[in-house]
Amino acid sequence: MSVANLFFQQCPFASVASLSSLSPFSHSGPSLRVSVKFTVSCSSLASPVTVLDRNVEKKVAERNEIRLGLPSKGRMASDTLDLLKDCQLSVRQVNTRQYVAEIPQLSNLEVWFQRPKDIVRKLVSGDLDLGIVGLDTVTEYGQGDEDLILVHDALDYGDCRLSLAIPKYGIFENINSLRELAQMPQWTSEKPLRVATGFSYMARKFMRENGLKHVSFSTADGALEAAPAMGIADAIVDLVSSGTTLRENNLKEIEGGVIVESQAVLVASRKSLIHRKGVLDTTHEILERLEAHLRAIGQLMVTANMRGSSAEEVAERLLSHTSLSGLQGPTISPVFCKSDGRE
Ligand SMILES: Nc1ncnc2c1ncn2[C@@H]1O[C@H](COP(=O)(O)OP(=O)(O)OP(=O)(O)O)[C@@H](O)[C@H]1O
Ligand SMILES: O=P(O)(O)OC[C@H]1O[C@H](OP(=O)(O)OP(=O)(O)O)[C@H](O)[C@@H]1O
Repeated sequence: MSVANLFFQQCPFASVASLSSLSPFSHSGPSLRVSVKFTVSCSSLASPVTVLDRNVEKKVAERNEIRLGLPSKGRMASDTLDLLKDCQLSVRQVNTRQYVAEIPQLSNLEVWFQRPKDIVRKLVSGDLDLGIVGLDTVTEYGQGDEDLILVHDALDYGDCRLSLAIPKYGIFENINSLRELAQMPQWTSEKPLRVATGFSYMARKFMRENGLKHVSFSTADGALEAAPAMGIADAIVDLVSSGTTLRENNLKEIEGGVIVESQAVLVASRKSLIHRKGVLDTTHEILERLEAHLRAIGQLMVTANMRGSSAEEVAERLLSHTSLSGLQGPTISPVFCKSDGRE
């Protein structure tokens, strides 16, 4: 059985863990007062799990504490802390220049703040057990290492895509798909398509798999969109979210040119899950909280008092309104008045 399947067997996810809104209402009528609870569901979040499977036996370092890597700065940093806070997992950091912190709700766990790419590297080397980063980063720096397991692959923030983009002008003016790009006669072994990217592993793999034979790569740490205009590259492979940077640099995405759709994910080291004491339970705990929080987005639980002659009559009235009847129907319980002990 895979480790991820084991998680799901052990973890029947909580349905609704947080109450987003309380909205009492009343109804005047016969004597009985009952409290009515019902849930209204607007959306739920699927969470498929991907298991990268190969038997890699690596030494688990000699330490007892469990280590979770979180982005130290950049786009993912504050959203990651916000997500954990929403899951009632508060990260306690003594000061912002300190790279280690704790989450009081998770015993024996150390949080290490690291750059996203280093989180992936340290998961692979066994210096971290768990991490939260973008899927793009795991794929690029994990390079298919099957010790990395995506425990949750849709944390619902950090959305972007890794895309191939080309100029809107010149020889690319009428090129609108990857197939058309691959078929351009210009690319030869002497004069390959020059691609600038910070994602060489994924870009190379993508080009190979899509039949672009004559390609050369250059790399840079930022402002890649300037490379075509500077004459350094013909195309770029970079992250896109709003598309503004591409537009402002006269570049366009093309059909079939998306390499990966990314968002924040929770990653674990397989060897840690299997060999390090407590990692499986801690992962289970984090996963349950994440799932409960993500599933609760868009769901409401409403508690209200209603008058009625019986619980059945109140239920009937509620069930006749589809917008009030909730997922499975209302939960109804009697209210016992303090003054005379009557319902
Ligand atoms: N428009 C975007 N551009 C870049 N990254 C984005 C964007 N939208 C979401 N992301 C996510 O944020 C992550 C990058 O964050 P950021 O660039 O701040 O950190 P970084 O990896 O440390 O970058 P660098 O080391 O290049 O400074 C990406 O890996 C991606 O998952
Ligand atoms: O589609 P958009 O919303 O315009 O976002 C895409 C841009 O954001 C990122 O750059 P970032 O701002 O991180 O700066 P960088 O170029 O220094 O990496 C990415 O590398 C793109 O350049």
